[in-house]
Amino acid sequence: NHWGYGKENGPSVWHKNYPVAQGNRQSPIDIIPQQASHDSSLGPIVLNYDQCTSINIANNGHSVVVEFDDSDDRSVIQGGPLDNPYRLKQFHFHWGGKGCHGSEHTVAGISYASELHLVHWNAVKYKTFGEAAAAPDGLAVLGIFLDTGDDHRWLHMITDVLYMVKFKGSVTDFKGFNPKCLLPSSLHYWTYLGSLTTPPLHESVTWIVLKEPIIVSEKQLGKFRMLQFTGEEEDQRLRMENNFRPPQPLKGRKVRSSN
Ligand SMILES: C[C@@H](NC(=O)c1ccc(Cl)c(S(N)(=O)=O)c1)c1ccccc1O
Ligand SMILES: [Zn+2]
Repeated sequence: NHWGYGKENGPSVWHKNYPVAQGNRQSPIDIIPQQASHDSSLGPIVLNYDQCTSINIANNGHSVVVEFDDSDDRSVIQGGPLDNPYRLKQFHFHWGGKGCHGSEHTVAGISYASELHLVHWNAVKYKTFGEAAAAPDGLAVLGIFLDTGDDHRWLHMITDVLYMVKFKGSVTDFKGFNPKCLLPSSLHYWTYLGSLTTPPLHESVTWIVLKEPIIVSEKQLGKFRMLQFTGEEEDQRLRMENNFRPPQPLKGRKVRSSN
């Protein structure tokens, strides 16, 4: 049976089909700020998203994903721990159930309500996203925590269309969205070498996790929870929530902190 986030197919059994789940650089992790080493050689993160071209928004049965045209270096992340620019491919979210937590990374044991992942790939060294996703320096993911409070002034652009991708396998046009509007004011970050947090769990990700969360309302988060893991034709109606992997062993890795 296909992997998921349920009792029978969830994170605790992914290792059966994906043995790398028990590898030495798995994600997410619990980030302990006091144990992160401050590295003054770590420059700032630079995001060039202004020419970015979102294409569509889809329900892939695991999360809601906004895909981008990555046929050129239109929208890239660079700087920080990265040796070259990485191209934006997609972004998606992980979230919890009613009121409970749903981030993947935790900070000194504390989890947030949700976590946004902006997935980029090393198009300088690799020809395709798939090839990069299997290479140790192939991907760079910008992780942004979502905390609850007031409405986020731009997140409604996404939550307003979620009803159109309620069921697994649904997709709808979603053009002209610039994810720069989802960034917090500070780009201070923690960085470490890790993996995809979903199968196939390749150990190919340079993680860049922003310290400052963005604030979204419980109402906006609730709209994510009306999505379904299941397809329209399936008789089982499984509400899409708690689609997060818990923190994995650090296995001696160093977490570095920008200033
Ligand atoms: C759920 C979705 N996963 C990704 O697309 C994904 C890709 C790269 C990264 Cl780096 C991450 S993550 N969470 O580490 O940022 C997630 C998925 C996985 C497998 C098959 C279909 C499918 O849709
Ligand atoms: Zn993710």
